[in-house]
Amino acid sequence: MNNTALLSVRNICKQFDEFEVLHSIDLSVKKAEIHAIMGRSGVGKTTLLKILAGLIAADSGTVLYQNIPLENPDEALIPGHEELAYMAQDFRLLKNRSVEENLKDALLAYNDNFAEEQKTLLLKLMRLEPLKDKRIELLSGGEKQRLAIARAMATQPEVLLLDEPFTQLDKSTRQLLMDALKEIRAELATAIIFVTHDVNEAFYLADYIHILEDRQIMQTGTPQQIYQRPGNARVANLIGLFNQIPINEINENRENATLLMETEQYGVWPDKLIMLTGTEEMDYSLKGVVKSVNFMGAFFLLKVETSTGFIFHANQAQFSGKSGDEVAFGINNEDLIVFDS
Ligand SMILES: Nc1ncnc2c1ncn2[C@@H]1O[C@H](COP(=O)(O)OP(=O)(O)OP(=O)(O)O)[C@@H](O)[C@H]1O
Repeated sequence: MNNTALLSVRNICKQFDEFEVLHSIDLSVKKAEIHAIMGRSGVGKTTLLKILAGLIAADSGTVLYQNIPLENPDEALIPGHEELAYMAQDFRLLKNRSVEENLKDALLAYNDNFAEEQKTLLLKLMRLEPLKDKRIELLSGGEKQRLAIARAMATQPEVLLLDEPFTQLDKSTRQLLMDALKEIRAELATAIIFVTHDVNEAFYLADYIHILEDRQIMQTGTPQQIYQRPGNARVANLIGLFNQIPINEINENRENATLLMETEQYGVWPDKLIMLTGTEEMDYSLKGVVKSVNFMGAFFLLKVETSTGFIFHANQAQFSGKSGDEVAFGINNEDLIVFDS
């Protein structure tokens, strides 16, 4: 089972009115894997998640659960699939009821013993025990979010599909929820697919990230793969503060530096620019003038003007320079990111 796809879509296309939102999407998730679907607002993330959940129909293509095509939601009595739980952005909780009652409601179809066990487990996993008698109206946004996930998990789905599960949460609640989801995966081997536009959430939680851009999955990879080798500048700009550097800004210093070519584009992450203090020779180098020095907590972020634009440098040391300073940076061969033009 472990090597076969639990849930997958093949060649999915979807348009609303005359506007095509998704074009030829393939995606595949195995048991106990966590996948993030990342992309800009309005790019089609929710639409794809709903198609995966069997809640809306694609115009063409197939959704497969354990290699069996899912029933078309337009024809099914109840759209969806019992092994797939979907949590919408608006949570859908029962008003005027307590946390515990909301969980019991999600377990109505099950026998008392199973329902009781599940309720106890989920209250614990989602840190809801102290709140179990509290009415929904009195819960904070983060508490409601945890309860919504607990309700989605109530029936022990094989796949949990979460649409923006961490929006409006403060950092510590977000952390708690992300860790709770990791615990759910570890304890119950649930596969999780979540939608986000936040790279930190995707990096922290996901085994694989799918970048949705311009109607297609532009890149799929582990967080490290996507960071170290973004497929193109659009992906790089989506996941962070990326420096695109024109070829004529970069000096090749060493014999082993790969030859730069006009047919390629180059870039580097701010933390991979090494500030040169003397005459050290590195594979590549570039120069500029500091425009601003910004304290970011764990590092200083320098905005530097080059002859053709601005770049950013993340400096881990106690940077003592100031605006107007002339600076030089080195880049190691393996840190220079290369794209085809
Ligand atoms: N039922 C619908 N009818 C018409 N257009 C729709 C419908 N649902 C979504 N759209 C459009 O499809 C596009 C993709 O919407 P979707 O909600 O999937 O994007 P998203 O990436 O999840 O956005 P966000 O991050 O803002 O939630 C948008 O332009 C949206 O307006």
